[in-house]
Amino acid sequence: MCEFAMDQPGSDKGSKRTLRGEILAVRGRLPEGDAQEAAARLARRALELPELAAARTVAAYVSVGGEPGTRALLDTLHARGTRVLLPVLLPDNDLDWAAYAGPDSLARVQHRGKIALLEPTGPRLGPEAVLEADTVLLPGLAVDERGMRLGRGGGSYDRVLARLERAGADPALVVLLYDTEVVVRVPREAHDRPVRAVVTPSGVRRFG
Ligand SMILES: Nc1nc2c(c(=O)[nH]1)N(C=O)[C@@H](CNc1ccc(C(=O)N[C@@H](CCC(=O)O)C(=O)O)cc1)CN2
Ligand SMILES: Nc1ncnc2c1ncn2[C@@H]1O[C@H](COP(=O)(O)OP(=O)(O)OP(=O)(O)O)[C@@H](O)[C@H]1O
Repeated sequence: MCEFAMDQPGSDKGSKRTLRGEILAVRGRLPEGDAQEAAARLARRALELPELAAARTVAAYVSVGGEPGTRALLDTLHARGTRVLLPVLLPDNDLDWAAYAGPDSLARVQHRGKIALLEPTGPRLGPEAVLEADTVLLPGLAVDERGMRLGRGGGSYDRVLARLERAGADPALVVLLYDTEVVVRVPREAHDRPVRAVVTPSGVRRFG
């Protein structure tokens, strides 16, 4: 815990940006071998979650760049017969969804000003499809002791969480991170909503 300086007072966009930069820089320095080992451990830990074992539909995402690897996890869920929904980024940063149908069903997509993503090529199910998820696996850069998550700053998952809340859907929200990204405080804005748990390569932590 805690090589990042994040206990600034207030909860403004500027301090989110600073923390994002620090975490992305650390991710960028992780050797490839360590990243692969972390991804394997992360998948094992995540698959121990009762929320994943019991889920019929899981909304997930395909890791890219320095993100903790999710490919092994996606393939195991898919092989088990769990329906896995993956996000498709829309021009306004909202997310559409399509079902994961194996590694050949992904395409590399370069959205303007963003890192290249791997998106599903199957039929688009619409932004409301996420309401069918029993569990939502969220990307992030950090989470704090309250379960407040720091994302990449597009607000895509803020929209997803607002949509779930409006619809009265209450899936298990689980963020996937590296151990060092579980911090004391993430700057919080009014629209931010907490997650239920974080999975890292060394285990699961649940929030009150
Ligand atoms: N693997 C993965 N898929 C995902 C997300 C994610 O965080 N990770 N998303 C999560 O929402 C959505 C896509 N949103 C994204 C938002 C920003 C950037 C990005 O590259 N941001 C730059 C900074 C851009 C800026 O400062 O304006 C960066 O992080 O370097 C990528 C994806 C849906 N799919
Ligand atoms: N429900 C919403 N609808 C539309 N825009 C929103 C919503 N919630 C947040 N936003 C906007 O999204 C932007 C990014 O928010 P924030 O910095 O909290 O992103 P994040 O949580 O780090 O990213 P993400 O949700 O993509 O992981 C902000 O400008 C915010 O106003």
